[in-house]
This record gives sequence, structure tokens and C-alpha cells, in this order.
Amino acid sequence: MIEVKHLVKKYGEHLAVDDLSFTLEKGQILGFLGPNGAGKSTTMNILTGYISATEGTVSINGHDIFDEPEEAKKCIGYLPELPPLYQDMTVREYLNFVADIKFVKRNEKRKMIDRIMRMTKITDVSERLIKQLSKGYKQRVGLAQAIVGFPEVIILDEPTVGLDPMQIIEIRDLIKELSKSHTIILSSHILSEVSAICDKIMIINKGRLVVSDSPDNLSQHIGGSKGLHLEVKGETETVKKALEGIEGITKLEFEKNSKGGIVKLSAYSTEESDIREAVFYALSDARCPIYDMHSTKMSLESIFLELTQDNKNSNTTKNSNRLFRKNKQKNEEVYAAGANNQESEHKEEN
Ligand SMILES: Nc1ncnc2c1ncn2[C@@H]1O[C@H](COP(=O)(O)OP(=O)(O)OP(=O)(O)O)[C@@H](O)[C@H]1O
Repeated sequence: MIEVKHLVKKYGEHLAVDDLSFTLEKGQILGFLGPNGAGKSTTMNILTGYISATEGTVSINGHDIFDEPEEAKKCIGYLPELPPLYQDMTVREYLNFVADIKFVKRNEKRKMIDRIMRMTKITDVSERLIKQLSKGYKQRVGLAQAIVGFPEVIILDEPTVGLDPMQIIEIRDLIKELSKSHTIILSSHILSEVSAICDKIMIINKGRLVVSDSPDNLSQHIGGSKGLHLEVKGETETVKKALEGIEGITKLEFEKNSKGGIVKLSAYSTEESDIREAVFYALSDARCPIYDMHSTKMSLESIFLELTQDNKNSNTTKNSNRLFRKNKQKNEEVYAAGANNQESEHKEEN
């Protein structure tokens, strides 16, 4: 559905996007993450044909965005960081205008706009001037214009910026609903949002792809260590002494808010080891009953910070480099296979 190969964007001498390659299948939601200035908006602007690339190719639904811009753009709905709204139009006038630009058939237009206004919950303000709307409503109108024509691919740059918590939940639900029939790319600074709704997460830093995987795999493989949350009755020192000798434990983190004789802590171990039995017997020997024991994963926040802060020696960075090399090799094999297929198709044609 979306295939990006070796994308490079230079602004003068400044390298904003540096050899970015990725693919996205139909119906997937891709979360695009990166610190400020990482190159997210630049990439999205190239994908939508808004700006050109210095090198590389982008194919949307089989159409090259540079060679067949009209065909490719027909497949895309875009909500940029600053929604392109005409402030002096009413909401309905504006969506009518967008539908005309997107060549929506006259006899389908009214029904489609009414449906999209219901989906984005802006029917109540359909006859209001856009300049009189609150920021949250303007954002919804921006989302509505991206959906007009129901394009196969919807690209959303920070779609929940400026919305209140209730509206954020509604927009997230809408994005999930849309993903049943559309492919979606969204950028966001809200990491919990990305891990809650995306099938795939791509983290970029300084224009380069750092890692790309499912939220679960990121936590399990990139985190590189497993956590066990424990609530234990006893003295902190006794619990610490009991657990310190267990083979496989790499770190113990005691929470500060332990009270009522209950000690709360996380015990981290290497990915290969299972420390649960040893923890049970050690605490039993120390006569410290376990009130709660469950597995925890490294949070996306921790992964994001470690991967984007040039911490070359951290386990997270080492694991991501390993996974990155593996994925890169896999992608190159897929591209090579694709190129071979195209070559043989070409030969057959000739
Ligand atoms: N038109 C431009 N001319 C020159 N440099 C630019 C231009 N647009 C972006 N840049 C630079 O390219 C880099 C990537 O910018 P981009 O806006 O794509 O980052 P971003 O990841 O979207 O950041 P943010 O999260 O802050 O929106 C930054 O260093 C930025 O200063």
C-alpha cells in the first residue's frame, strides 16, 4: 500500500531525512514518533506530494508520488500540523469546497459530507463560520476534510493536538474505526496514544529510522529486560536481602510510597531468565508473604527516551541496533525480490 525507499531530504546543507525506507500494509495504523526536528513533518509532507524529495521513491497504492502525483494524491487524505482551513467559510461550505477539489461526484456529495460530519461530531456547528469555532472543533473540521472522498490512505500530523481529554478519546476511536477500511499514518508526541492505537511504531531521530516494530515487540525485544512487579509484606531491608542473591536479577527498584508494612518494588532480569520461582522461594524462606506479583514491560516512554538520546551503550540502544539491522536486511531482501519480479515481468512483456 505504501512503500518508501531510501528517502532523503536536504534543506540546503541540512539533512532533514536521511535514507528512510519502510512499507505499510493496507488497514495498518502506523505511529510516527520522534523528538522535535526529527523529520516527521518533512516525511509526511513528501508522502503527500506537498514537497519534493532530494532522493528516493514513494509509492502510494502502486502510484509513484513524483511520477504520477495526481493518481497518488487521489489515494491520500492529509491533516497537516496546521489544518488548512478557510476561516470565513462555514463548516459545510468548506467541506463542500474540499469535496469539489477532490472531484467527489455531485450526487454523492451531500450524503458524504453529512456522514463525515456525523463521524467527526461537527454536525451541530455545520452552519457556523470556522473562525468562530474553538481549537478542538477546528481540529475536527481539519480531520473531516482529510476524510472527504474516503481516500485509501489517511495521514494525520498530530491529530489530537488542542483537544480536551474527552475529545481525544473520541478522535482515537474514530481513527480506529477508520482503520477498518483505510491505511493510517499518524504522528504524535503522546506516546500512550501511539501505543494504544497503532499496529506499528516507527521511531526516527535526526532524519534516520531508529526502529520500527509493533508496540508489544518494542517493549519486549528493545527493552531487553523483563520486569516483575512485587508487593511484599515485610521490611524493605529483609526483602532486599532475600532477593539480592537470586541469579538472573539485574536490578531491584523499590518504590518510595511503600506503606502499611507492604513493600512495593520491581525486579528486572535478563530476557532469557524466569525468576518467578526463585523469588517465591526466597521470599517464603524470609517469611515475607507475596501480596502481588505480575510481569511488567518497559514503557514506550523509556524506550523512546533511550533511543533518541544518543545513549550508545544502553541495552535498549544495542537491542534496537540489532533489530534495526535485522529489519533492514529483511527489507532489502523484499526489495531485491520485488526488483527481480519486476525484471522478469519486464522480460516476459518483451
Ligand atoms: N523549510 C525548511 N527549511 C529549512 N529547514 C527546515 C525546513 N523545514 C524543516 N526544516 C528542518 O528540518 C528538520 C526536520 O524538521 P521537521 O519539521 O520535519 O521535524 P519534526 O519531526 O516534524 O519536528 P516537530 O515535532 O517539532 O514538528 C529540522 O531540523 C527543521 O529545522
